[in-house]
Amino acid sequence: MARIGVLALQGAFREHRAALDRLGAQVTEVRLAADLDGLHGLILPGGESTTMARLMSEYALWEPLRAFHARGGQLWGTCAGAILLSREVQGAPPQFGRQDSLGLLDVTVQRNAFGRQIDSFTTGLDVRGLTGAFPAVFIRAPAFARVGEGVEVLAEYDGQAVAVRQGRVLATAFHPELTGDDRLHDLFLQGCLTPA
Ligand SMILES: NC(=O)CC[C@H](N)C(=O)O
Repeated sequence: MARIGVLALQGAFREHRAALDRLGAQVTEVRLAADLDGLHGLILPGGESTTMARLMSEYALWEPLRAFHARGGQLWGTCAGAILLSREVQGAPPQFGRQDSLGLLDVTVQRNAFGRQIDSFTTGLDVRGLTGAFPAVFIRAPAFARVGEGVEVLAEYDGQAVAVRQGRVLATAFHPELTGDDRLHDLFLQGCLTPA
């Protein structure tokens, strides 16, 4: 059985937890470095990336998360979680300066690439590895504006990459945990149970 953590500092972690529960995974809410012990994979949920980054500093999680990746852990970031995984972040308000990120995914991510909260939308998306359109919920979603050589684009919307994978790191600009369609969670779980 896959043991999966959900970073539970802020944002939509309960919804991810519910999807993983439906699929029969063993789920841990991660707030401290020690919570990562023994996990196969970790989901970084959507929410507000600057707030989450601040809490990650307060809980001293930056290095433990990088170490989790280095020792073979699988990571999946959705929306704000995808921003946190990226190498470079654009679109943070100038007063905040450069936005910290984990740098585990060789992309430049553009925050709020599809407009404000009021511009939120759902669309049927073709995602590589899935059969049939996936209902993708975009809420102040980012886009992967630059995609590095080793990064595979799994889905595009309006000419922009919105789902990517690099080795053990998966990132989606949209929110699969809000749809009741658990196929992407299932794909992630399969990856967690397959040795890299
Ligand atoms: N739904 C979301 O996770 C939005 C992300 C948010 N726009 C950010 O930059 O952090």
